[in-house]
Amino acid sequence: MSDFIPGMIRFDGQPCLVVGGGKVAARKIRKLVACKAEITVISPELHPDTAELQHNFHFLKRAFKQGDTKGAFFVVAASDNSQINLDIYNEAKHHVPLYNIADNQKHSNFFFPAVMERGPLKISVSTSGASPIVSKKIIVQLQQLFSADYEPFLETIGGLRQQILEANVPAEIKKVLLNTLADDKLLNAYKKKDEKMIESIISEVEEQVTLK
Ligand SMILES: C[C@@]1(CC(=O)O)c2cc3[nH]c(cc4nc(cc5[nH]c(cc(n2)[C@H]1CCC(=O)O)[C@@](C)(CC(=O)O)[C@@H]5CCC(=O)O)C(CC(=O)O)=C4CCC(=O)O)c(CCC(=O)O)c3CC(=O)O
Ligand SMILES: NC(=O)C1=CN([C@@H]2O[C@H](COP(=O)(O)OP(=O)(O)OC[C@H]3O[C@@H](n4cnc5c(N)ncnc54)[C@H](O)[C@@H]3O)[C@@H](O)[C@H]2O)C=CC1
Repeated sequence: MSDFIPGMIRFDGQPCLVVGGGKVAARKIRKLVACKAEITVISPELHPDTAELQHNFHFLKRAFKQGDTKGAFFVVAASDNSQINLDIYNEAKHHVPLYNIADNQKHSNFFFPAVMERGPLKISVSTSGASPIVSKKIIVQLQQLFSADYEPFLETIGGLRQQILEANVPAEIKKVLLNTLADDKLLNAYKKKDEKMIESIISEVEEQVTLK
């Protein structure tokens, strides 16, 4: 039994509020910047890690006050004052869809997992709060398991998959083609940087897609 559903949330353009400008805030802001969230940071001070991201967020140089969470889609309470973080939680829980209270997981309905990315491939790891350090270590193991070749491999597949789905060919052929793309043969060609093999697999698929 678990209280969580791991998921992918689209954050682009969503109003997000981060309270606090320390090291933890910087780590969370970096992730929000990467997914193009509309970020506001409220903090009397900015740590250098947060200050270096400043051109990516609206900055209100002051302490949190009641009403600040209004209109936010996501709130991160990352001040070093547990009472302030509790006040943020007590306000956010009534009307903010998602909130992360950095010093109190029981008060959070959103956790940041540790993440490994290879372009479109995103592997996220959570220990449900048991040990963020273990999550970080598992990510390092995954980085060794999934080489950088996954990025061009998946980008190629992604483009071809759209062509296949839109093509005027029978469903059975689409199924075969989608399986061909996902096959280890293409991945291994990327791993070996075998351009000729990559080209040949791609053009084989493209030819079939254009068949009427
Ligand atoms: C529940 C969760 C909620 C959330 O923050 O989303 C949470 C909560 C808390 N973390 C605490 C401490 C630390 N967190 C880290 C590191 C990370 N924490 C992250 C996620 C999460 N942390 C979520 C669960 C993730 C999971 O289930 O595995 C990572 C994975 C992702 C990220 O932060 O983006 C990132 C590593 C990845 C990276 O660096 O990429 C380190 C180590 C370090 O800083 O190197 C320490 C110090 C060591 C220690 O305490 O173990 C404390 C105590 C605070 C206090 O002392 O008061 C709480 C509060 C509590 O447990 O109640
Ligand atoms: N969830 C996580 O991943 C982790 C959470 N933590 C917790 O996160 C919190 C922040 O940790 P750090 O960034 O290391 O602390 P920090 O001391 O570097 O930063 C705290 C920030 O909060 C700001 N602040 C203080 N009072 C405020 C107020 N009233 N309104 C707005 N901002 C205010 C300060 O100006 C400062 O910028 C702590 O409670 C810590 O226990 C710590 C490690 C990891």
